[in-house]
Amino acid sequence: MSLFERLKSDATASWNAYVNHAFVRRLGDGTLPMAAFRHYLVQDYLFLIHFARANGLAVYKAATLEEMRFAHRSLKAILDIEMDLHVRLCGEWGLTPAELEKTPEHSATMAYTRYVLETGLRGDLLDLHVALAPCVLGYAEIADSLVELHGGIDTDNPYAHWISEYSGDAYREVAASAADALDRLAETRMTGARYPHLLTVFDQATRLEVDFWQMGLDAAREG
Ligand SMILES: Cc1ncc(CO)c(N)n1
Repeated sequence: MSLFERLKSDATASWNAYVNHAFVRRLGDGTLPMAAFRHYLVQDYLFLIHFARANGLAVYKAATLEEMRFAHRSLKAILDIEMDLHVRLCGEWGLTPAELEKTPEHSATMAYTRYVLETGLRGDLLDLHVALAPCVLGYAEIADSLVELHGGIDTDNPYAHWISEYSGDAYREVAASAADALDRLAETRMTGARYPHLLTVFDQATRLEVDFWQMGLDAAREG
């Protein structure tokens, strides 16, 4: 069993709360209030800035050139590919990247991103990759299961862009190589004694993903 599969099955309650969150279900059937999605996407842009930093930290924490190249590719994928979606969609709402960057961070954004960075600063590359795993692997799984559930991408769904970005080949490749990287790191760094802490990190990061979806839904309720 891959390390990702093992962590997921030991954190089932949190994982299910994340991948089956009401935000996800309503994104999938197109009933998510646009205010919730907008709030989420702007915060997600801020999230990605710090996620890029976390991958920069992974470059620094790398012990081999292969690990360094992997972290560098992930960093580039965030800056050059994933953030483009946010810039494009936010641009349609009249928001420029400069305005996005100036938006105040919500505490859910701050909590999640700083938790990942702190975990990586305190621990080694395996701790850091376990903290990053719910993000990359979770979004790929979520988008894939939405496509499967709805038998493809409904172009009338206002969130079709989001679903197609995260279910597309480029993102699927990023996710597959993240799962691989986790297994390669585990080969040299995993011990039985480390596992309980790694599971705590994975579970905590997953619960912070749940809070991130909830932040989006709550914004629509307040607005
Ligand atoms: C909160 C969050 N988790 C995961 C991803 C996937 O990169 C994202 N963009 N945002």
